[in-house]
Amino acid sequence: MFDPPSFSSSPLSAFAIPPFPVLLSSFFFIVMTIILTPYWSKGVQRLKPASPPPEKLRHGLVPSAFNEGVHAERALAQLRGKDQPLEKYIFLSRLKSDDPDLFYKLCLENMAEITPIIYTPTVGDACIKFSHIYRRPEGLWVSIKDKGNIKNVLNNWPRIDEARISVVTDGSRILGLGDLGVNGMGISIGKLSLYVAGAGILPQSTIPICLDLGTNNQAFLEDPFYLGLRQKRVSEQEMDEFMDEFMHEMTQAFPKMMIQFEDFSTDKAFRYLERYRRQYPVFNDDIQGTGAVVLSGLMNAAKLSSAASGMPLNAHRILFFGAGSAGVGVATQLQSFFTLQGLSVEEARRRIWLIDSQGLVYESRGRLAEHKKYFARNDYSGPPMTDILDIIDYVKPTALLGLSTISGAFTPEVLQLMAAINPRPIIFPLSNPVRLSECSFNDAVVNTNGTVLFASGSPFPEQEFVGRVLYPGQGNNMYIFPGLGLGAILSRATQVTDSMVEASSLGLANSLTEEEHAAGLLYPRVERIREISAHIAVQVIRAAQKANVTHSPELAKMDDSQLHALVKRKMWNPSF
Ligand SMILES: NC(=O)C1=CN([C@@H]2O[C@H](COP(=O)(O)OP(=O)(O)OC[C@H]3O[C@@H](n4cnc5c(N)ncnc54)[C@H](OP(=O)(O)O)[C@@H]3O)[C@@H](O)[C@H]2O)C=CC1
Ligand SMILES: CC(=O)C(=O)O
Ligand SMILES: [Mg+2]
Repeated sequence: MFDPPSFSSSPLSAFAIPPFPVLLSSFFFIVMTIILTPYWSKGVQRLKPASPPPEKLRHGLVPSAFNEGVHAERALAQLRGKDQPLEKYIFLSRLKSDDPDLFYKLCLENMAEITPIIYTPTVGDACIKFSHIYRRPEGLWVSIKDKGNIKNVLNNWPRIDEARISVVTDGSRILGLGDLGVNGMGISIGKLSLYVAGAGILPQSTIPICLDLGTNNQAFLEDPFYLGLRQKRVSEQEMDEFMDEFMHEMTQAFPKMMIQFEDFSTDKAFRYLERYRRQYPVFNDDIQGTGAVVLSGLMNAAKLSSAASGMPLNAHRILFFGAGSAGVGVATQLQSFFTLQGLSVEEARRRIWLIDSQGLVYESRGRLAEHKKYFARNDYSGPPMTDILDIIDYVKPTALLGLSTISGAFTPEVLQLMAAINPRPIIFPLSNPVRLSECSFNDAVVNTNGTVLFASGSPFPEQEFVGRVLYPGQGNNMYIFPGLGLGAILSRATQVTDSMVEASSLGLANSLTEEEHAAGLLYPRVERIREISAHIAVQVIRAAQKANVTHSPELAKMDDSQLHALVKRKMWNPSF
């Protein structure tokens, strides 16, 4: 060991003239102190002592010419070098676990390119193959075998105090792909990546959850790689008991948690939303998030169509092709909005027609599933009307919405008929993923002579038509849930009320810029998702305050601009 160097050991050394290097450094120190004192006193960030470099940048642990900016470009080049969307998905999934900052930086800077990989359509393929491409654990798995012991499973989550948002699926209806059992975990993961990228939710405060209650997917039950229980889905009663315990334990383990139900098959989607929505902060994305996003797109489409027809939104006639959780969820949201626009509840209900797999839904048709009864027509009692062309001819809809999972259902004849009865037909093929879309953007443009007002669930490329570029909208609940969730957790909402969902929809509708309006867009550009989410979150917080379901008195004292600034400050940003 060695002693620290000393200039002199003499007791008089303090008074001796120091050597030249010491004089020079003292002079330098005094000059720098005089120059920098005002900055220090103002606490200027860049003059604070630097924090130690992150582990990944410590000297010797990275190559000498390593540079973060170039590395981000390198990662993007690696991504683009992959041919298959699923390979890109696997690459990004790996990147997210190795280097979340870089993953989210790439997402934020390339939203339009990366969203279709981590979300629809590619996430659909990833879910189908989830048990085959599985690499490492991500998220929380709770199975029917854990019944009676769910508390202990939840308590195994490593960052229990930080948990704020969870997306929970039972895998029983993933996108339009049917029962995918525990492979549905991919959808919880994908939605939460969008929460982080789109609304700046802290990555470590998100928990993807997949409930394993069996699967009725026979091919999966026979697949040796399948990651779930080898049994058929449990009975309704057994699932209800499981869900009651799960929801109770979730709020015990994670008291600040907001829960998003995702891709439960339709009967369960309605049942569990109704069962828990007044007890816990929970919403169903397929029913409510979809309702909100479609209402928003329709409001903007109605403005554009009224330039040609002069028709207000509440005079529109909306025909739904598909009467499941999404179709009925959207119908409910539209009906509620029509009443705000001055229609009576009955008048609003009569603006809506549903088609299911048996054709037009009407009361005297026979036994109807519970969720279809409210919108069943009582003004038709003839023989079943099963042909979509006949139904369009009968209803004369101004808007045709597809939430059916039936690829290509909006044939050229359907599109041409819609164009024949409307100067600007509103056509939204909303089924996911893209291969289940009721029609493509190109078909819609060509068969309506470019007059269509279009939004689809999964993205389509823009089209050139007679020298103009036409842009498809993406009517996907991904525009809603990040901002809705952010607003709910910041306000510490005890419930997600209808008014909060509606506020998210109106917030989205009025967030288009002049440029976006001028380009004929129905939804804002996805690159602005953070801005949109902040705007939506403010509206959601205000609605939660009005509904008296918040635990955040300090937010109530802020004006809108202070609240908006706070929401933006709370957003996490990758530190790459
Ligand atoms: N864009 C977005 O943001 C969202 C899109 N979706 C998409 O919507 C689709 C439907 O979801 P969801 O409502 O939960 O699913 P469901 O399975 O509950 O609903 C499908 C509906 O389509 C009907 N249908 C099936 N086949 C036909 C047919 N040949 N002709 C007419 N109708 C038919 C069904 O009829 P029946 O009732 O008789 O079985 C049912 O009413 C999915 O593809 C999903 O990805 C969902 C949520 C959000
Ligand atoms: C987008 C979505 O939630 C769905 O297709 O189910
Ligand atoms: Mg969904």
